[in-house]
Amino acid sequence: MSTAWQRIPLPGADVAFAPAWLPGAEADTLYKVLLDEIPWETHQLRMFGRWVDAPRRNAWVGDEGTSYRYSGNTFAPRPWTPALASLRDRAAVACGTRFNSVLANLYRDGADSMGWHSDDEPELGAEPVIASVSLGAGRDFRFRAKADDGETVVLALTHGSLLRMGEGTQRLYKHDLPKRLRVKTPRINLTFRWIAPLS
Ligand SMILES: O=C(O)CCC(=O)C(=O)O
Ligand SMILES: [Fe+2]
Repeated sequence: MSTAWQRIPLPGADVAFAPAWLPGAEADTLYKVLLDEIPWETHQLRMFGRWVDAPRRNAWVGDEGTSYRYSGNTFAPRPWTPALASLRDRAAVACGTRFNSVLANLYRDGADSMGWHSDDEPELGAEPVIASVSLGAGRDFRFRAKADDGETVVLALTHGSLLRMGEGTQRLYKHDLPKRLRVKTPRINLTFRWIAPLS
């Protein structure tokens, strides 16, 4: 495991990338285990007043009480699997924080995607630290400032990599995962989060 961080130059945001975070053989095994072990489902999104299938598969996993509201839905958490719990703890150490939930994303091929958004729901708190682990096919991930139509920063998220999105990232920037039709194989992404229990 190599947490050699590269800083991503985004003014006002603390973003760092560790491309070879997981050793290759371990990343290969985790990819297979998680593909099999995570209870993948198709979530529905509210789009222009209609419910549509999200262009990917998902699972919301977390501690009890970490319900997550997202795009017109409320998800109750699925329980931690052994592989996810172990990865959560290692990502927390690497990122210097704690996590109690993870949104797992499965992009079946390059036609699956995620649109522009910030992870800025109230239950994530004002300045969340989010850890994003990538397994499988490499995909481009993009940042764009919310304030203006400034340049888009593209980051290639590789097999076994860890992206740490810290202070300022969600407040100042949006991100997306665009379609890449030349990609023919799946990618798993895990975004570990801390959800404040709402009282
Ligand atoms: O798949 C990715 O790398 C991005 C996922 C993401 O932005 C999210 O789950 O909020
Ligand atoms: Fe996100």
